[in-house]
Amino acid sequence: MTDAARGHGTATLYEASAEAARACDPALRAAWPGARVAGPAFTVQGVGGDNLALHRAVAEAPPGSVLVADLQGARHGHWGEILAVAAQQRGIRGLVVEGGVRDTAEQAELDFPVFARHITVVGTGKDHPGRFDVPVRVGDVVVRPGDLVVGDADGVVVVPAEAVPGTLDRADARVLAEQRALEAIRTGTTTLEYYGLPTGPGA
Ligand SMILES: O=C([O-])CC(=O)C(=O)O
Ligand SMILES: [Mg+2]
Repeated sequence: MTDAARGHGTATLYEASAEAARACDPALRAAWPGARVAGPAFTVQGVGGDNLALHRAVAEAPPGSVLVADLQGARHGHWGEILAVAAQQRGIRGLVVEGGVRDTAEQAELDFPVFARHITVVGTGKDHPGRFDVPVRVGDVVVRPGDLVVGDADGVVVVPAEAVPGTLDRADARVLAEQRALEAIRTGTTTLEYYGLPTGPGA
């Protein structure tokens, strides 16, 4: 399956979205270096400190989706190697969680992308089933089922489903424009010249 964001990075998508995209709190970040995810959100409303909702979500979410879970920022390791392997078996692309995760070295080895507020060893209960396919809040952003969720080294961006086609087309154009800028800069043009920026105080 092709990359749901055409390979574009979060910064490009954010800028190209014409203010439709929302940037998650920067404290919500990749749990291991190099993690990247892009796909439609499968939303999970759970209870902090309990991960039954995540175990259920892995069994319910459609292949190609990204789990987006609100666990209220709880400092528990709600997700780890076992759930990552289970998710990969079901074709789930990754996890964005308002809460904590663990087993991050193992998940890097698996190449399973995870974005979380905390990394912590503390375990969880398995009592609350949670709810799926409802709007959830992660990183101070409301995510609706089917919104495009993209995470990379710069953070997590959410593009509302209806804004995705226009955002991706403008992102393509933006990358071409930046390639032209980089060519000029590499041959000695200053960024001030290229962008026509003022050159000094009072200019
Ligand atoms: O205990 C859990 O369910 C979370 C975890 O560490 C794993 O998935 O490996
Ligand atoms: Mg574990």
